Amino acid sequence: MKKDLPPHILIVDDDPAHRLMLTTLLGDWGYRVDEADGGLAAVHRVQEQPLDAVIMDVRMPDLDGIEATRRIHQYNPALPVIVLTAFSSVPSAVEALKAGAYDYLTKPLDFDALRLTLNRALEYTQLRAENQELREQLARLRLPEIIGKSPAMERLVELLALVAPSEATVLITGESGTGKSLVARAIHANSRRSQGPLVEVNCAAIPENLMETELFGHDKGAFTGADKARRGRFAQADGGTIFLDEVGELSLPMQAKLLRVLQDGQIQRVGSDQPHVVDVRILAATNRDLQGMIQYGAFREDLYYRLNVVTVEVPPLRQRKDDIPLLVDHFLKTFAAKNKRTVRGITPRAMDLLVKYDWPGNVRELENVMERAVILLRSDYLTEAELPLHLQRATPSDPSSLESKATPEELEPVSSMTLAEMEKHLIERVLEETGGNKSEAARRLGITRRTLRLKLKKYADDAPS
Ligand SMILES: Nc1ncnc2c1ncn2[C@@H]1O[C@H](COP(=O)(O)OP(=O)(O)OP(=O)(O)O)[C@@H](O)[C@H]1O
Repeated sequence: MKKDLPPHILIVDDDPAHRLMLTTLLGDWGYRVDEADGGLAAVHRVQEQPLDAVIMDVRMPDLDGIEATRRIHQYNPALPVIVLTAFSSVPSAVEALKAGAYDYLTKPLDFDALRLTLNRALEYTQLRAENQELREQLARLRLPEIIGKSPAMERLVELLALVAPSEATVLITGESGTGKSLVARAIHANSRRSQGPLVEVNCAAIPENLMETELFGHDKGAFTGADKARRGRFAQADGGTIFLDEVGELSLPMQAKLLRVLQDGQIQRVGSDQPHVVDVRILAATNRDLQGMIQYGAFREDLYYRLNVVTVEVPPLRQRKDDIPLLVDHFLKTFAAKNKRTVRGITPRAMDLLVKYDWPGNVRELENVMERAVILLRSDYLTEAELPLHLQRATPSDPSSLESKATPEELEPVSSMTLAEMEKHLIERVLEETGGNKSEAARRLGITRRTLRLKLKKYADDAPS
C-alpha cells in the first residue's frame, strides 16, 4: 500500500451500471477506484499497476471471475480479491475460495458487509507487508553471538531489527551481565554505520578527572603534561557509533557536557574554544535505575530523555530460563575448545541445577560457572560435582539470601573473625554470587565500585605471595 495515498481498488464487472454504482460508493468511502469490464482486462490491470484490493463479479463473458481470480492469485498471491457471487450459488463461492479469493459476498450486495470485508482485506495486506518487511530485516540481522530462543529474546531481537537501522539514540537497560554490551554491538553491526568504528567507553572505569579529555580529547598545552594534542573517543567514533556503558556513573558536570553533544552534535576539546562537529550515533547502557536517580538529583532528566529515544530492555536470565540449556551448550563448546578439553555433554542432574538456579549475575555468572566447570572436569561429562557449592544447593525461590546457599558448617563461625575478616568474607561471597561482577557486587554491598576496587587491591596486596 502506498503510504499517504488512499488504497487503490479495482472493480471488475461487465455490467456498466453495476460498475458505476460500486465506483461511486467506493469513491464516497474515500478509496481510489479503477474499473475493468471483464476478467481478462482485470488480469492485465493487476500486471500493469500496483493495486491494494480487487472486487470481482463472477459471471462475465470473456473470462469468468473464478478463473480471473485464479490467474490474479498466481500472479500476486498477496493481493486480496473479493468475489461477488449470486445469492444461491454456493458452489461458485467455494470455487472462488479455492481459486485463492480472500473472501466472497453474495448479491444483492449488503454495503456494510462490503465495507467491513474490504477494510479487513486491506488491513491484511498491510499486516502482510509489515510482517514481510520485519522477516526480511530479521533475516538480514547479524547476531552471531546472541544466543537465545526464548520468547523474551525473540521479542528483543525483533526490536533490534527495527531499531538498528535507524539513527536513534538507544538506551539499553538491564541487570549486570544480561548482555547489554552484546546488544550494543549487534545494533552497531546492523546499522548503516557498521562499516564505521564502534567505540566502547566504560564510564565507570575512567577516573572522574580524566573523563572529559577521554571523551572529547585535548589540545596541545591544554594542561601541564599535555605535550601533544589528543583525539577523544567521540572523535574516534566519527562516522560510527559510540557506546557509553554504565552511563549512570557519569558525574553531573560530565552529564551536562554530554547533553550538549546530543543537542548540537558538536564537541569541544579541553583547552580549545573551537567546537568540532562530529557525526556519531550514541548508544548508552545502564544497570542503574536512572529514573530513581533523577528523583534524588543524581541524573539529569533532560539527558535521560535525550538518551532514551528508544529503550531496549534486556531481560534477566531468570526470566528466560528456556535459554539456559542453549547457553550452557554454547559455553561448554567455547570453553572446551579454549581449554583443549573433550566434553561430550552434561548430566541431567547438573543441567537441572543450572536451570533451577536464579542467576543474580545473569549470563556473565553462567559463563564464569561454565568456564570453571570445564577446567575442573574429571570425565568427559560435566556433572554437579564441577558446579560451585552454592549452586548445588540453590533453591529457585530464594536467590539472594546468603544462608540459603551455605549450610551452617560451611559458614565460618562469625565469633572467631575480626570485623575486617568478616568484611572480606562477605565481599568474597557477594562477588562469587554475582559471578565476579564488581558493579553489581558494589551495588549489593552498598559501596561504590571504587571502594570495592580499593578493598580488593588491599586483599591482593596483603595476600601471602
Ligand atoms: N545472549 C547471550 N548469548 C551469548 N553470550 C552472552 C549473552 N548475553 C551475555 N553473554 C555473555 O555474557 C557476558 C556478559 O555480557 P555483557 O558484558 O554484554 O553484559 P552487560 O549487561 O553489558 O554487563 P554490565 O552491566 O556488567 O556491563 C559476556 O561475556 C557476553 O558475551
